[in-house]
Amino acid sequence: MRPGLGTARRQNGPVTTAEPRPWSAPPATGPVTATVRLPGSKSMTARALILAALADGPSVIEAPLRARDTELMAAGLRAIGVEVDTTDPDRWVVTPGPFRGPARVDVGLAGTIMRFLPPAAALAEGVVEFDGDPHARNRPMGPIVEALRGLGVAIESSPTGGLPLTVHGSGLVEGGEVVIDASGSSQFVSGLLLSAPCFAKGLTLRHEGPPVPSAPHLRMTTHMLRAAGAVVDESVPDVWTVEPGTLRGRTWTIEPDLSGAVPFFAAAAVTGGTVTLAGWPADSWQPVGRVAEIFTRLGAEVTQTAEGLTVRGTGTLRGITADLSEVSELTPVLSALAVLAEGPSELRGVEHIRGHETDRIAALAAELGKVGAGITEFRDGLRIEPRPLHGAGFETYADHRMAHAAAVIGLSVPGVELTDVGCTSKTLPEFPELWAGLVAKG
Ligand SMILES: O=C(O)C1=C[C@@H](OP(=O)(O)O)[C@@H](O)[C@H](O)C1
Ligand SMILES: C=C(OP(=O)(O)O)C(=O)O
Repeated sequence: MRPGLGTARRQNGPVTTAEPRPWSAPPATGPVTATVRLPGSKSMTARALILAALADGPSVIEAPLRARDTELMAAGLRAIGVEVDTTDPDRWVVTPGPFRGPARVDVGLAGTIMRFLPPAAALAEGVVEFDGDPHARNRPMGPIVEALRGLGVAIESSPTGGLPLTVHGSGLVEGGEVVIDASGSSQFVSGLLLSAPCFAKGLTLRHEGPPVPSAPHLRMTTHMLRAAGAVVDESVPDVWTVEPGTLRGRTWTIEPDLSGAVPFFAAAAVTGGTVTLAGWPADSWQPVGRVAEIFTRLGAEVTQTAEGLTVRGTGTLRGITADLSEVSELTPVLSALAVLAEGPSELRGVEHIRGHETDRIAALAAELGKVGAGITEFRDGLRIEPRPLHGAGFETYADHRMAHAAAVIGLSVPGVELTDVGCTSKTLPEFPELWAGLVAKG
């Protein structure tokens, strides 16, 4: 078993994270300068796995992410009858088979699994049960459960509308029209759209409510659906129509994970170093423009060359005011940068991240406060005022991106002691070793 993945274990049912792995964030002794090679995007790997499982023939997933979220997704698909061969870490082969229950799926703490797999499992013949880590049961699921019911699927959820879930598949989903409030997560929309070509009548999905966050992830969903042969119309705001049709098996080449790269870019910005993400494609389905804009506003320089995507710290780290709703998963690391910046920041528009791996707004308010930052907590974000900082114990709440945030602060603040770094296995099991190696080069 690879390092990090050993942190998942089964305790009376769902996989939970095992013994905490305390970790001292290494302080930088100079500018961090490195070229990093990172595994594939979690979001693209998850979508490729679902689309491959629903396709008319085998698919190959090149350069997938191998981490807890994607390995549990592969295991979930296997449980319902799909062959997912992960023997070659750089080339996964997915051979679809008829979906069938009975099956039990462990979603871990992955939003992508708990929102993407139930609509696919509804196409199975038989019963498919879903559960996950303790906190997974707190993550919102109501809109997707209600939508599936509206589309003719028999599904039981907990009294609060979330996990554990039981999908009673009949081998067919009627599909048709459904209205949801997807302001709590773009994954409600993505999850329904990904399986929609296989619904008898396809799907017309309308969102009604406050804005749907994470627009770039919705675009990734529709791009990948079209790349697999689906007919998708998104010309009307907040309405998506997917025609019933055949998804084609194909080769997916997964881009390096941009969200996973952000802490490494942050290391360059904080230390006045230079970090290049190797293998970055000329055209990306991830929100690289938005990330470049944010780093530029922080004071760094961002360039894209044949070598990859590069962030260079200039010695200036400015506070920023930003609506992060499009890139909300970056809030923890951007908050860490705000703590180290020269002036105050306001990071808003991310109320829904209270339903992420943990309530990230509350968690950041508590932990950034512990290292000395001045924090005002809003319903939808944080105001962060830089103040003299000091080392402290930093709780990570089983949240990989809280660990990344702590690591970034630890570059400048000696004595940042993470309660657990094992949680980084969710998306990058190699994080502690990669980070330590990078910082040692500084
Ligand atoms: O579809 C996806 O792959 C994701 C969508 C976003 O979810 P939310 O819209 O719930 O923020 C993002 O934060 C998450 O990390 C990955
Ligand atoms: C929100 C995140 O994950 P998930 O896919 O579990 O929602 C994240 O990775 O920051």
